[in-house]
Amino acid sequence: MAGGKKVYSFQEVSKHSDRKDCWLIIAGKVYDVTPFMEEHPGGDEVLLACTGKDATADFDDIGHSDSAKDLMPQYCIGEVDAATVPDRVTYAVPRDDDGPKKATTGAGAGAWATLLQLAVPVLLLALAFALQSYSKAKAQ
Ligand code: HEM
Repeated sequence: MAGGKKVYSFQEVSKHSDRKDCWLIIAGKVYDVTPFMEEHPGGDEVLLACTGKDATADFDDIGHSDSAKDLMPQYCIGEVDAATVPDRVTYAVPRDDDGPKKATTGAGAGAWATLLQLAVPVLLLALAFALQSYSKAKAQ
């Protein structure tokens, strides 16, 4: 904890993802950019979009000037505990495992559903035919 700066977990930093409470992680440091939201030349939307992840790559990709970098220390509130940062949170890919232990039975369940969708109308047709021939036979 060099320089008496606080160390935050990734989860803690991620909670501050609001226009009125916005924290960023850039190069292992935590920045509370809330007072800077309206002044940021790139707009507040990009800053908000960088919450809940390591924003280092996004920050670097812009090619921020030296004067931009000079502004940073005043917003720095501490460091992030590297062990708590996920490998790389860039864009959240929609998860397909939306329930516990669903993935293993997923394929089988899908096949059964298709089979049932085909089998039910066929069975109903067969039943209709059977009833028709039964009533015909009865009428004769
Ligand atoms: C403490 C953090 C940040 C500070 C102090 C900061 C500061 C600045 C400053 C001073 C500029 C004007 C251009 C320059 O001097 O380089 C700028 C532009 C910009 N920033 Fe940031 N920025 C921060 C974080 C971010 C982040 C995380 C993003 C995410 C992508 C971002 C995106 C942009 C964009 C898109 C522009 C506009 C570039 C342009 O119009 O050419 N900034 N920023």
